[in-house]
Amino acid sequence: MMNSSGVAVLARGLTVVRGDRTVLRGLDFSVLSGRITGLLGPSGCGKSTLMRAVVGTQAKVGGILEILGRPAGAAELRSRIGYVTQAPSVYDDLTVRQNLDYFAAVLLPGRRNRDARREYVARAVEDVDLASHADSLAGRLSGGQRSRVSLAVALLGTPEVLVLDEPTVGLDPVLRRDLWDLFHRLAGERGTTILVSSHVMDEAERCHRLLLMREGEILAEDAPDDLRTRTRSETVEQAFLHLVDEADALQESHR
Ligand SMILES: Nc1ncnc2c1ncn2[C@@H]1O[C@H](COP(=O)(O)OP(=O)(O)OP(=O)(O)O)[C@@H](O)[C@H]1O
Repeated sequence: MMNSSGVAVLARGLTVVRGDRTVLRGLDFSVLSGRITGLLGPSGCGKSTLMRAVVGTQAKVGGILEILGRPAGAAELRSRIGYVTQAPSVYDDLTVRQNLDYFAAVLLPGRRNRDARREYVARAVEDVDLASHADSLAGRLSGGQRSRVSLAVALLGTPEVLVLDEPTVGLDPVLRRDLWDLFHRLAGERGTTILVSSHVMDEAERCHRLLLMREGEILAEDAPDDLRTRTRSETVEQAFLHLVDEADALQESHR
C-alpha cells in the first residue's frame, strides 16, 4: 500500500550501539514506497543491524526511524512488515505446507479465518514456486528451497514492507534470477516496498534505488543509473569503489 508521502522508511540521525561500539553512525536515508531498495556494502558494515532496527528487533537504537509513518518497533507494524533473516527460520520436522499453516495460524488465529489462512498459504507456496514440494519435510529440502520457505512465511498476510537479509546467498544463478523476478512482481503488482541487502554488487543493477554503506555510514543513496552517471563509472561496483576512494581522500584531508 502506498504511503501518502511515498516514503515507507525514514531515518534521521539513526544510530545503533552494539556492545561498546557504535555500529550505525547518524544515518539519514529514506526508502520509497513500492520500490526495491538495495542495501549494499561489505561484510560487517552494518546492513543486518540496519534491517533489525527497521523491523524493530534491534536494541539501543537512537535518532528517528519511522516505518509507514510509525516509530520502528510499534506493535501495529508487526503484521505490516515481513522479515527474512539470513538463517532460514523453518521447522525441519514439518512439511512446507505445515510450516506455513503454523505461521498463518499465528498471524490469523481462529476458526473463522480458516479460509483466509488457506488462501494465504496457497498463494505463498505459489509465490516462491514450491508447489511441487509443498508436502516435503523442510529438513529434506536443499538450502535454497529452505530459504524460499522462509520467504513464503514472510509473504503470508501480504506485508506492505518486506525486509530481506541477503536472500540470494548460496543460490544458483537461475534461482537468483527467479527470486529477483518475484521481488519485481511483488513491488510492481502488489506495491510492496522491498529493502533487500546484498554484498554482491551485480544485484545492485536489479534495484530501483540503492543505499551504499560502508563502516556504519551511508556513502550514497541513489538510483543505479544516476550513481553510475554521477561517478562516471560503468558499473555500480566501480561507482562504489570511486565513492570509497573519495571518502578516504576527504578523511585524509581532514587529518
Ligand atoms: N553483539 C555485538 N557486539 C558488538 N559488535 C557487534 C555485535 N554484533 C555485531 N557487531 C558488529 O556490528 C557490525 C555490523 O554488523 P552487521 O551484522 O550489521 O554487518 P553486516 O553488514 O550485516 O555484515 P554481513 O554482510 O557479514 O552480514 C560488525 O562490525 C559487527 O562486528
